[in-house]
Amino acid sequence: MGMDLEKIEQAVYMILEAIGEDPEREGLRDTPKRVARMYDEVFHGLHEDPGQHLNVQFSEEHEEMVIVKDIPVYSMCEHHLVPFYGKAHIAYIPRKGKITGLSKFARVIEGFARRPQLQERLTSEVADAIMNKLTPLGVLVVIEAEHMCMTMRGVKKAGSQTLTSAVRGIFKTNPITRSEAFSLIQGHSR
Ligand SMILES: Nc1nc2c(ncn2[C@@H]2O[C@H](COP(=O)(O)OP(=O)(O)OP(=O)(O)O)[C@@H](O)[C@H]2O)c(=O)[nH]1
Ligand SMILES: [Zn+2]
Repeated sequence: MGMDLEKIEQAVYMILEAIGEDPEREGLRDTPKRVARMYDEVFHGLHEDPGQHLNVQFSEEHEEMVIVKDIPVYSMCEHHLVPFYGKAHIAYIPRKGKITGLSKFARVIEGFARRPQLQERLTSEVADAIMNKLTPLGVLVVIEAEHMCMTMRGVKKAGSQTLTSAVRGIFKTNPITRSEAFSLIQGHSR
């Protein structure tokens, strides 16, 4: 099952009409097509299994914390279909040296971010995919993001940041390990 680009085009055409625009004027003539292509891109994650990127695994004797931080995230708020965007940070402790390529974490995030999303769900889905595929001792995912539905409309609180975290395994049971990860993530961000 793929994306119905023609249906998106028709819908965008109707929205333009409904807001009182003329969809046939020169500047708007290709807009329904452009928006359809854009949705195909930004919602592409609906048609993939992001966890599959973690099937690439290799072995390295390392049972210490690995942190990949400041990964750019762009997603679409499912309430208003406007972007929220920011940074993700991932910490994990491999079990028996089962590790993956560092870029794969960014690919997993992208797969879950390219959907109509909630920041909380995005954070949990990334953590759960890493737990399921790599079975690490633990994983911690932090996402900090600005929601355009809160800045350009509604309450209009520009610059407000939402922080979410998902904590699994040893990061849940061991407060020292958890605070070590949090301080490493916060220490150098921004
Ligand atoms: N928990 C959570 N809420 C979100 C997220 N993205 C947007 N929201 C919020 O979803 C809520 C939707 O509230 P509604 O009252 O149904 O919609 P609304 O009338 O447009 O709300 P306002 O934004 O307050 O004008 C808003 O408070 C948004 O700020 C998210 O990722 N997580
Ligand atoms: Zn919203």
